[in-house]
Amino acid sequence: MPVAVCALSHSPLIGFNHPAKAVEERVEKVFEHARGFIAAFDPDLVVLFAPDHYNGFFYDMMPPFCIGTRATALGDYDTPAGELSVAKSARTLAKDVLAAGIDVAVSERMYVDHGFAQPLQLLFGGLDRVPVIPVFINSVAAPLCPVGRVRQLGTAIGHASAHLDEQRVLFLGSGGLSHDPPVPQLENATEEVAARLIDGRNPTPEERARRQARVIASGLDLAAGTSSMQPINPEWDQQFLDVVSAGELRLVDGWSTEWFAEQAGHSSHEVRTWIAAYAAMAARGKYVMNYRFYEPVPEWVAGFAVTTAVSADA
Ligand SMILES: O=C(O)/C=C/c1cccc(O)c1O
Ligand SMILES: [Fe+2]
Repeated sequence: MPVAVCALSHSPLIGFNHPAKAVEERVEKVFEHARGFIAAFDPDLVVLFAPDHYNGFFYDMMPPFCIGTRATALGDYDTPAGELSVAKSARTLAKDVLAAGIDVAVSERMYVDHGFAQPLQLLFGGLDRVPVIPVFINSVAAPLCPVGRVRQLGTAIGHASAHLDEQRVLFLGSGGLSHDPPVPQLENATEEVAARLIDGRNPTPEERARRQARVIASGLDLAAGTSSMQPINPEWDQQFLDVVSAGELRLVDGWSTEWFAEQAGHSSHEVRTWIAAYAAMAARGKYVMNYRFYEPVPEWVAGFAVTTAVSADA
């Protein structure tokens, strides 16, 4: 039963902020390559690991992980809104992952944002083009679980995927790498912001527009060198890619959440989605990373990477 990985950064600023034309052209070619890889692999199931940014998950009930047995995208930053085509096997997967000792939450009404919607749009052309199991991994709302638990989640999902009816499973990771966009934190938040982080569902169109305008402007500031935001850290990003490429995933167990934030910004925790995707792949056997692209793109507030991997014996 063949398996494959595609892991990529997302940025809701793609299409809003424009880096140099050559950069946009390079990235479009990279997306074309990823689309070609996925089309050739022809998955009958995508297990999509992604974070949320206080659009679907809030502090009134913040699980470290959640498998959606149904899911709806909210359509932030002009990403598509609507139902994902969640595979029936999502329930079986959740049951098997729990049986393996990983305390994953389950949602029959999971709301997801650009973290899930953007890769589905860019790689498949829409939210409902392929059966998907959406797996939320908390990557912004402190306290975060130890990163080793994310690796174990990925491992459990990888093992469980071998027993599903679907034969060709693509593990898709969405997030990272180093970046520090202005996503608020509960610690030291004003009362008004804290209320939004605890239960900020259904913002008015004006509230959403204000938030998005602020983040879009932050990308332009970062590119112009006028930002107080933590810069992208290409060295850290390449080292992370080296670890994943070498299959040395157990190394992540020694990485603290503080170290991530210091080195690579608060949103670098989004590489948790990569760790889960690659750990799932590793659970199915040795893999080879057969494609690796990286470029820092400050306009998109992104250490921007796209990788794919196949089984070593494929
Ligand atoms: O949720 C937001 O408002 C912004 C999110 C963001 C910005 C830049 C890069 C990312 O990976 C993001 O998720
Ligand atoms: Fe993000």
